[in-house]
Amino acid sequence: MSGQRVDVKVVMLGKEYVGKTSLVERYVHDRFLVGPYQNTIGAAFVAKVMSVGDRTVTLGIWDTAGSERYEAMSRIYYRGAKAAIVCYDLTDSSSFERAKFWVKELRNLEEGCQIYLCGTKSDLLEEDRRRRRVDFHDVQDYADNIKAQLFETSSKTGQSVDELFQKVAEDYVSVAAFQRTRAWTWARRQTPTSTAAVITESPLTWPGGGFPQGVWT
Ligand SMILES: Nc1nc2c(ncn2[C@@H]2O[C@H](COP(=O)(O)OP(=O)(O)OP(=O)(O)O)[C@@H](O)[C@H]2O)c(=O)[nH]1
Repeated sequence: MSGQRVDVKVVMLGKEYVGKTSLVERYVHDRFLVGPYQNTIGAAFVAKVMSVGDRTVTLGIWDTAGSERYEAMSRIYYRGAKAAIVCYDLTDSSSFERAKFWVKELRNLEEGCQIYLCGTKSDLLEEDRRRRRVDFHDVQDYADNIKAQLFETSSKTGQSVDELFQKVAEDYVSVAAFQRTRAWTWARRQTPTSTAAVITESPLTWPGGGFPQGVWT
């Protein structure tokens, strides 16, 4: 993987113990580690190559430490991120409050970053529905408000994990295509009599507050 170009910088954010590392482990290695919980220190990086249609997309995933002790460090890792997976534990309401904190930060400081809310450990609800502490509809309303996507996942069973990361990559491809078309149209307007226009592709920026109309799938 060394020297490979990363197309999309993705940052994992959320309170400690919500399951960020487990989510990345399930997605990248298709495994769920059992054993004593080990908190992340600082951050960990992993890259994953995937396909969207006939395109290859490389996600560069930064798994940050959830402990508030490392909060300042997490800020370093979300800088320049095109996508943030903001996690909360479906069985822990305080973790959702913490998720909102990260959303606020991203909205203020990293407005080009697309947000994906991820409720984790859904298998625990399969075992006992009464364990749910974060209401799906409340989060959906919140997600609509902030123009975020919402997923509920289980790293233990794998439920919706691939779908989440696939959506991140698909959105990247959609936005890239949209921006190419926009750049092409702009270049043609500048050179109406020319038969050819030279287009310099600008670095991909995701419009603040969500995607342009029409590119959502
Ligand atoms: N049942 C269940 N347990 C999970 C799931 N995901 C994570 N866990 C457990 O929750 C605990 C915390 O998981 P981690 O992935 O280490 O959490 P984290 O958010 O990376 O934690 P920090 O590194 O401290 O920020 C571990 O004991 C995991 O086994 C899940 O989907 N289902």
